[in-house]
Amino acid sequence: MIRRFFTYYRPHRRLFIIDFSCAVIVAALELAFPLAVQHFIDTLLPSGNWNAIVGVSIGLLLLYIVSTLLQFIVNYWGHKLGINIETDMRQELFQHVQRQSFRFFDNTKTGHIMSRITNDLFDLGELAHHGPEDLFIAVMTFVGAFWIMLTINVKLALTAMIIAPFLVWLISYANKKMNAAWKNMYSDIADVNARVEDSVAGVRVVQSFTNEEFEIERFTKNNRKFRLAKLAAYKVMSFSSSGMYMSTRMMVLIVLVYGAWLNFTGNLSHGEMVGFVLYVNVLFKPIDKISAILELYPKGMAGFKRFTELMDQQLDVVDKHDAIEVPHLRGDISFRDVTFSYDEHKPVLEGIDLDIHHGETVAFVGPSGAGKTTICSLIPRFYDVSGGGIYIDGIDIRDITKKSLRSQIGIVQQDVFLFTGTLRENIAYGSLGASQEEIKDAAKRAHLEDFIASLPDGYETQIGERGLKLSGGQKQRIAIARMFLKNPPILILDEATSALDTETERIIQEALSELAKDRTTLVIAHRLATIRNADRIVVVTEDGIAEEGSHEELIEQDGIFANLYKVQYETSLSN
Ligand SMILES: Nc1ncnc2c1ncn2[C@@H]1O[C@H](COP(=O)(O)OP(=O)(O)OP(=O)(O)O)[C@@H](O)[C@H]1O
Repeated sequence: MIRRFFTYYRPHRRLFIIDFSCAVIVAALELAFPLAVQHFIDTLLPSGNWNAIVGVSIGLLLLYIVSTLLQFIVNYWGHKLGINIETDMRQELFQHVQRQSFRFFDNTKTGHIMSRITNDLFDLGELAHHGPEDLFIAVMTFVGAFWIMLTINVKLALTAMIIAPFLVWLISYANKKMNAAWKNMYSDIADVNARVEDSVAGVRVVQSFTNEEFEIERFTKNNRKFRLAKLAAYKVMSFSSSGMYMSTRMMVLIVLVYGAWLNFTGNLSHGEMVGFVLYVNVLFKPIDKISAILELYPKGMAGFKRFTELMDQQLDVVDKHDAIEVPHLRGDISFRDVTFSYDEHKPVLEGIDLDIHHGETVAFVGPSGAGKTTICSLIPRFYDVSGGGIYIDGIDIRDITKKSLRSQIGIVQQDVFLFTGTLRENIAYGSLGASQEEIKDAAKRAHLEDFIASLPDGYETQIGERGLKLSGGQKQRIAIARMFLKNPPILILDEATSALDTETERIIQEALSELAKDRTTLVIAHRLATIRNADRIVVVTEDGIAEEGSHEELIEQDGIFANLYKVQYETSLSN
């Protein structure tokens, strides 16, 4: 894990070397100052040489200035290094999440993903900056100070170290406890995020059921759990920092008492005594640093572990190494003995054989949950088939790059997702490089022109989050305009016209009919009246494809479709 962490330093090697070298020089200077003070007291003071005192003081002043400048570099460039690494990791994680398949998003809460990309990485930057640098300097200062203390007085130095075993125990105990505590904290804040995301995204459902109190209660539970996890972490942290404080003060006390004794007995000069006490103070710094790392390391590493967990998540729909680009598909689609299941236990589709010809409009109907949407999701490889194969123009879709396959399939869903931005940007999402003229043409063909003309800002009108300011019909027409821009040979319309009033539906049907011209079109429909003109209707049931044929043929067959049609027709009459 640590080795993997260090690989993130590679692109910032230069920054690391500058920061690290400056930090080492600062630490070395820290070690030199007490020696100068000892020399001051033991040699310069008794000599009464004022010029030498002024000379040494100027020397010290210069060293302080150099040290201050170096500290600035360490602080600024060191943090820059940390921020760079944190940003790289965030970037890498976002790219990895973007490449994940639908299956990943089916199984992962949005709030958890958000948490990993934001919160979890906050402490990593600090760890990246302070971790290796502080640890190295702490060890170097500790060893250096202790070595100098040994040269001043061996007995006193060894006695001062009596508390060392306690310190070692404290460090390892706190490290273990804090690892667990921060891990819990991160997973609990991810739950809090998931809860917020759920209740904000679903606020209309919450309020329509007047379940605000229930949501608040659920949030309170998560929030309290997070509070307890954070408190537990701080409890261990407080225990360890108090323990550190106590042990370092004990060290001073031991040095003062034993040092005084050695001084009385003529084994330690005044200067050595002062120098020694100063070195004990130098020794505190690495101990303090280790205590800080002790806080930072488990925190950062808990975040890094969560980062690697997500980074190691296998991508399950990937391009083969020899996948081909297919810039112009005709749109002949064949399903050959296709089997598919979302999880291993329950197959949703079994033995599906189906041929859809270029330019044909095929409608899928059947009971809810039969697998109509699933069949259509397999064509753009949102999921890969578990058995059999799907071929477009005779090529297995697993042999085609995802990018070129998907760039030739357009999907209009009932729930149209609009991005925060302008109307123009939202239409242009269908083809990012589209010109203003092309956008206007697409809007016209999607029957959006009059609506856009009625807006004061026209194409530059801002659309609120998820397009809340637009009606369902307007959103659908934006989705259709996107498709005109994208201009794919294969089109999937997923219940695109349900939940609309008759007039809007007529306008959208017109736009869709134009869109479907010369394209292979798959329509998933519930209202059978809307698919009368389909070239073929495929009836999907839980047992697979039950019937196939034109509207008239299926009515004549008097099977499942004819029954469904009768029920819907009678219901619409009775309404
Ligand atoms: N992402 C998913 N993960 C696991 N199971 C799923 C997922 N999506 C659908 N299913 C299951 O697969 C089966 C087929 O669902 P699908 O959405 O394809 O049916 P459908 O015929 O389109 O239904 P509807 O007409 O209600 O939209 C259902 O039993 C459903 O519970």
